[in-house]
Amino acid sequence: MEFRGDATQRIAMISAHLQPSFTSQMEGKNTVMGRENCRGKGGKAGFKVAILGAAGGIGQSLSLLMKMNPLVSLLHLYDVVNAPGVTADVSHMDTGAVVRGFLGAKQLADALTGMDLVIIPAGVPRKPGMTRDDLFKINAGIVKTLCEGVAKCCPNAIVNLISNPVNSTVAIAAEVFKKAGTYDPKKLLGVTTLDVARANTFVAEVLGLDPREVDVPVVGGHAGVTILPLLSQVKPPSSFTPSETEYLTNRIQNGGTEVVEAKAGAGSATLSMAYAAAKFADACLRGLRGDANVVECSFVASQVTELPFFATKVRLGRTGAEEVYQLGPLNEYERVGLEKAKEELAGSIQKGVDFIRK
Ligand SMILES: NC(=O)c1ccc[n+]([C@@H]2O[C@H](COP(=O)([O-])OP(=O)(O)OC[C@H]3O[C@@H](n4cnc5c(N)ncnc54)[C@H](O)[C@@H]3O)[C@@H](O)[C@H]2O)c1
Ligand SMILES: O=C(O)C[C@H](O)C(=O)O
Repeated sequence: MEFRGDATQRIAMISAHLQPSFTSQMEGKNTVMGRENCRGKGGKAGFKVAILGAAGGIGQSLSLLMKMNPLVSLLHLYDVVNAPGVTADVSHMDTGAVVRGFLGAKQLADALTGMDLVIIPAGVPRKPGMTRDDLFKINAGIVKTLCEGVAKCCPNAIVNLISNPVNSTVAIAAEVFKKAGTYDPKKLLGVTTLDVARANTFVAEVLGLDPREVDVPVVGGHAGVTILPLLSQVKPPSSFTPSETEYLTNRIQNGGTEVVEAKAGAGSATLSMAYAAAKFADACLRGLRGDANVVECSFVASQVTELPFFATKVRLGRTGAEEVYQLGPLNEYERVGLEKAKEELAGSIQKGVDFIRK
């Protein structure tokens, strides 16, 4: 986006992009957010990204990280509380993205219109003793409402769904988009990147390697035994004793609970999740740009198993998840784990489907 013409034109163009309440506050004062003679920002080409739940534990850090991403030209921060504060704060970072804030249901449409990528961490987190499924009764409705907004205002956007329980909320989103007639399975991506980050970290610890040099495929879903690390496919090629395999699989499957218990009621993973979500969002944007060989794990519509959704490696391109990779060779431990994962996933997916269809 280029701001051209004389200063008045440029200010008018910037004003048109400010959140209505900001503009209304400035109406008649011929200033933009209290500044006079504000020269048009030399906007450059880039992608438009919205974060829904931007004032939350994940959302605030994710907003900061996305503001730093040079592929982002416009960043919309939406929440039902505190959006103006987070927006004002992040907007002072001297990086390229223009930041706008949107507060409450009345401004959801403005937050979403024109977006290329919508990242959704909106919803409540776990407390100790809870499962991710315990969040369903609150988060299902939140995800439904936000996805209805996506279907109406930016039906072609890629959606990165973080809100738990991901094993059900992705199915909810798919049903909402199907009802709206906008469903594109390549563009609905459940974010399981934190499981991969944990797997790389824990495996690197055992092998004595730099986690940046380790790549562990994690398939299935995002809860307990549905999280299945494929240690037999680790890069660099490595072998593990049975006890190492058991330790690593359990630790990766319970990584979320490890943080929930350590935070002792103050929530769940936020900082590592923001890191993982920003990494996955960057991959989506590089795919949209047309970069080759952009491959990440994600919980997507899939024919890899008999289930309608499953996490595997996917290749991200201009139209979203353009290729869903197969599981590859599994050892006996992983084959047993796969059956356990599918058994639990089937019920979680159906719970999400039923929430919309019934
Ligand atoms: N996929 C993953 O790997 C992963 C990792 C960590 C957390 N999570 C999930 O992410 C979600 C958010 O976690 P958190 O720690 O950031 O929680 P949080 O409570 O700190 O933040 C949630 C934010 O969502 C906002 N919100 C609530 N209802 C909303 C609505 N209708 N529209 C827009 N925003 C709304 C809240 O105001 C809040 O700012 C939880 O469901 C958590 O379980 C997923
Ligand atoms: O564990 C949680 O509740 C949050 C998230 O799903 C995680 O894996 O950290």
